[in-house]
Amino acid sequence: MYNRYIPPAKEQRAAAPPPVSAPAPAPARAPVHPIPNPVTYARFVPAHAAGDRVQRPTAEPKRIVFDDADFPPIDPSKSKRTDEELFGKIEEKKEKKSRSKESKVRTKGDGSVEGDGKEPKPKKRKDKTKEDGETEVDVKEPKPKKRKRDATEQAAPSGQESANEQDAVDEAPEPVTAADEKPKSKREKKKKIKPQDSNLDANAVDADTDDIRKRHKAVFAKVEKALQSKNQSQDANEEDDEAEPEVEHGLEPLPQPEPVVFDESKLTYETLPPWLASPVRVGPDTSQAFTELGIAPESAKILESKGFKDAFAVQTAVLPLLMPSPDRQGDVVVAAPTGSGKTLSYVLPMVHDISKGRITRLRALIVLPTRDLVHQVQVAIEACAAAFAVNGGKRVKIGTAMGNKVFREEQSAILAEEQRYDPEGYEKYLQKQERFVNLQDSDEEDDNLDLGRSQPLPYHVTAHASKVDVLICTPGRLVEHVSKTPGFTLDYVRWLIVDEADKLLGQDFQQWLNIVTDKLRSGRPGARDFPASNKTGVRKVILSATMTRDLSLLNGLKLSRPQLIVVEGTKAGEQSLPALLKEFAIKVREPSLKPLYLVDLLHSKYMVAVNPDTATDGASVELERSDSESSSDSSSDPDSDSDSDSDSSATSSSPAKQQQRATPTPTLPTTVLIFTKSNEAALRLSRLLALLAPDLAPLIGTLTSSTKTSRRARTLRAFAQRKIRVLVASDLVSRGIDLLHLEHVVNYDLPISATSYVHRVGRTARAGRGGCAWSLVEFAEGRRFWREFAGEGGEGVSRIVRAGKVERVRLAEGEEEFGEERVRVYEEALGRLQREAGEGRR
Ligand SMILES: Nc1ncnc2c1ncn2[C@@H]1O[C@H](COP(=O)(O)OP(=O)(O)OP(=O)(O)O)[C@@H](O)[C@H]1O
Repeated sequence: MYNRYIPPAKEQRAAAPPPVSAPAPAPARAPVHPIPNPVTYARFVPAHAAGDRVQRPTAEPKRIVFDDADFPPIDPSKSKRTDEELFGKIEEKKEKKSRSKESKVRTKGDGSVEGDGKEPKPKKRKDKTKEDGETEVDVKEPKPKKRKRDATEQAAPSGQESANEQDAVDEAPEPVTAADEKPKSKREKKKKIKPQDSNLDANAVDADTDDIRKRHKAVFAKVEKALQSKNQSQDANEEDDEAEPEVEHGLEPLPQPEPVVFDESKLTYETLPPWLASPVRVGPDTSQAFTELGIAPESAKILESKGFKDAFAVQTAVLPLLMPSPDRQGDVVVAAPTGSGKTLSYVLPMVHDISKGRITRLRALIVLPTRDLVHQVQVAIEACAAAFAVNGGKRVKIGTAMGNKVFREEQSAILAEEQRYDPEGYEKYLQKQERFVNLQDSDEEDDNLDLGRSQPLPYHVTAHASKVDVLICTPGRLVEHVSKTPGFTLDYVRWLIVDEADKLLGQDFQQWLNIVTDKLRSGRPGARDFPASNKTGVRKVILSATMTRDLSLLNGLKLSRPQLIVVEGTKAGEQSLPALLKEFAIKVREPSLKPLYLVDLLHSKYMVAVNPDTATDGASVELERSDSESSSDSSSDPDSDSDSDSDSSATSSSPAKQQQRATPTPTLPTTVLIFTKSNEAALRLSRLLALLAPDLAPLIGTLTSSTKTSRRARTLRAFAQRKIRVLVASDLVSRGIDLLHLEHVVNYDLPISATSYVHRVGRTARAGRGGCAWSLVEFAEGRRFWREFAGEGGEGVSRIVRAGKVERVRLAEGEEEFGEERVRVYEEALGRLQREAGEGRR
């Protein structure tokens, strides 16, 4: 095996003189330990660096190194290459001969026997090698050889000629380029030369030499030529070496991709459709006379008499969009704070439009989430209906569908049946009737089989006619009428109002929206024409104080060219509180005594009238029970809630009743709405309050979703009359309810969300009046309250927009010390509550 080739240092190569100065000795260097084609290392030369000068191979495979024994002896006579290899040996012989002659001359001089040519060859070669350091460098250095090849390639023209020339160049410097074949020549040489050394005479050798010289003269010439090329190549490579750092390393900057420019601008609502992203904004203090907004003076006068003198901000923005106009008209979405007057903003244009018609047909649907709101809106529309029933205007008829009556009653209230002579229609009716009987005997069903509510007279048909122009309803009951009430049609409806929309869209309510919007899409031609304008179709008005920006919810409404109206201060996506609302937080250090904190608040200096008109309302209230709170009433009402309980419990024999009688006239110069987390909590707290604060007991009422509707209405009426001044409620009334002159809202239990907080505290500070909101905050709730509701503890935590800040309030110094006596009374009251609950269950 051969030694691994180690290339010399660059400086050494540079220092080495060009081998062209000693062309002849090169073959003689063959005995030097031969180096087969060494492992060559790929040098990366970028294409552009190589240019048109040198086409370098970018990589060469590692050569396989063979052992001498791997090669069979080659017959020189059959191989041109062998002859050529022999050329080196012959040249060596020639040289030896000439030296021999010199030696003979020298022998003659110094008496040495060297001139016989019998001196061992290795020694002679060794001496030669030592003498010729130049050659040694040449042999060991592979790079020049490589470069010679490169230079040759460069010099070669092209095609076959070039290839031939390349062959010649490769073969010529045999000791280097044909190193792998060298061992064969060596053996042959030994074979041939040995007899020469021993047997052949000088003449025979000369004859051979001349013969071979002739044959290889051309080859020798090529060797010279190749060595010259090698010299040139080396020069060229030296130039390359100088340029090496630039060219060979290929470290010039690679083409880089364009740097990514990150968008650091803040996210906006531009992903929303333009109508949502760019709402129509209106200042909260904007006000305008109704007459300027298209309301007839006569109507405006009546409105004024009912307390509506000028239009509120939201009304000034919405009315022009909804009143009859030849301009572009589309659907309207309204986001305005609680108590800002959203109801009137749609009621006025709607009633104005319907009053222009003659025939009573179902023209408007108003969908609301609770019965209390249905009732409240009914009252508002009644007031406006009167205002537009002037100058020959139609008095708009209003109906409700909220499930507070049996279904048939509700059907009769909204739809009239009349007999019309129609023999053909009667025949069809009989066929239907027959099919109906057949269906009852089979498993078949036919939902379209509508026989009507009553049997028609012979040769007559039952026709249905709407009794109302406007139907105010809860979604579930509306769906029932659409699917089950014969003759109930939405074909003539041209107003769809969805109030408290985020609530209604967020819940399924029997898929009401899909069912209703489907029905509103079809209709008879001309049935939805607006009499006072050239428009046709359904106007949709969607409202909430906490309007959703959730497109997936809004899409269900199938709005047409909508516009969003925002009362300024209500930033997009945020919930705004009334400007005159003041908020307070009271820390509850001992949650188990929380009812005592409430009692202290109700008795505190803070429970005063907020608005001037209520301040004159007398500081004391007569100890008078409202009709709604009579015990007889509650006993007859199985669904009655505990406000009656609290009152009925004050029987003549009970100590509470005795205490109540002994208590001086209660003083509560204001009204309070207390929110609890559930119906049950409201009932319990109401009763507990009555026990802990007997002076307030006659003023306490309860409002829960389990309370019978009629009873709820009575309680609200009593509250409006200030007969009840403390109303304990669950979240039932947190939305939309307009409690006249309510001044204080107390969050006894914190609401479940910021939206719920906005609706709860929005029961006060309505319609430009002042109001206060109080929150009892337990230690464990502190973090959530201040972040989620009060908006403290970091920017963007709360989405609630408010004029001021939530203030921390201490009810009294040492408030946490309620005293043993008070705690004992409290525990007694709890015990009593438990007993009453047990009795109630039995
Ligand atoms: N132009 C007006 N002039 C005087 N009072 C008005 C006017 N418009 C509305 N109001 C009164 O303002 C109060 C609040 O109105 P409304 O109930 O419509 O508020 P809202 O915006 O619907 O509130 P919520 O979001 O809580 O339902 C009502 O008592 C209503 O009678």
